[in-house]
Amino acid sequence: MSLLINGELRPGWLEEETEDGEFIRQDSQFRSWITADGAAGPTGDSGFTAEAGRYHLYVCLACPWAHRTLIFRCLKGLDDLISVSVVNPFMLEQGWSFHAYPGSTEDHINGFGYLHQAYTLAQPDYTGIITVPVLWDKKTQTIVNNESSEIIRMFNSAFDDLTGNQQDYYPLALREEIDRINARIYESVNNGVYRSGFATTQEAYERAFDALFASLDWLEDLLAQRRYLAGDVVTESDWRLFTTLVRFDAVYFGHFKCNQRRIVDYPNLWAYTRDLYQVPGIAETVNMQQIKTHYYASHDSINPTGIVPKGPLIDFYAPHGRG
Ligand SMILES: N[C@@H](CCC(=O)N[C@@H](CS)C(=O)NCC(=O)O)C(=O)O
Repeated sequence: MSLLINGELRPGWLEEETEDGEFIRQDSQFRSWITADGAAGPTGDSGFTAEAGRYHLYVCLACPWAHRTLIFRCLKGLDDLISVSVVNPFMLEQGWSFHAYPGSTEDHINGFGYLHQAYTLAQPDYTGIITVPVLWDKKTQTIVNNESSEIIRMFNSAFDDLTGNQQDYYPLALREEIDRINARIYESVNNGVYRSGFATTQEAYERAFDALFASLDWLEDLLAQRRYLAGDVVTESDWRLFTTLVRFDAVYFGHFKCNQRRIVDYPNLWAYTRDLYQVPGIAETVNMQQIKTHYYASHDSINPTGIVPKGPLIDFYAPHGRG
């Protein structure tokens, strides 16, 4: 594990915790937006015009946040416009690396051995953790944005004129509902599994655990009434939830001690997970081997032996019956 302090690599974790052992996620620091005309987005600088071949994504296939961006790249037909490099799933002394590993790649753009080199090229005095995903601008040699929730919003609309893909996962009429659902899911599910797994006191763990399973019960009921979270159409909220659900039984249930129930024990949530998994192109974004290896082999405070479990067997291709 490592982080950068004024551009210098240091060992250790910068993940903070409260006095009673609760895990706190750091805010992402690069917050500019790619837009159709290069105008500034809600935050950051202007000048990042949507162009074919200009931008590059650095991802880890194990990371649920990076996974969102790969899903949107696929759904919005951006594969030929935005290139990708995949880090090695082991997050060790110098953080994310491009060491060879099945399903990972070299850094095709900058030839870096480690992702921290992208951070210090973008900002030589960067202080913070080195996270994926990173959206890189080849033209100005900088990081546009390293916040997945914003990268998927850009991918949702900024390139529409170039691709002709007008599919909208954040439609105006549903934004309030999507924002409301996202807020609860982020807090108690997407980040909730980490709050459970990285808690350092019993109380903090139980608080995260209880909130997580209360939300999964709420989602189970919601999905009895609706095919998707916001109604009849797939939206951003579904994809944000999906990347946690697809990892749940293989990783969060055991490694993060989220073990009240598995996703396969919830009839609606489980069928819904399969429904999304079976959307064309999505299965190819899920690499279960890298997912398990990353978590079980990178968090030595939780799993000191680094042994990666062989199971469970999960059939994401079973018919979902939600049509
Ligand atoms: N807010 C960020 C979070 C990204 C994040 O935490 N990624 C993890 C991998 S799952 C990471 O790179 N962690 C590096 C570290 O903790 O040092 C986002 O959603 O883009």
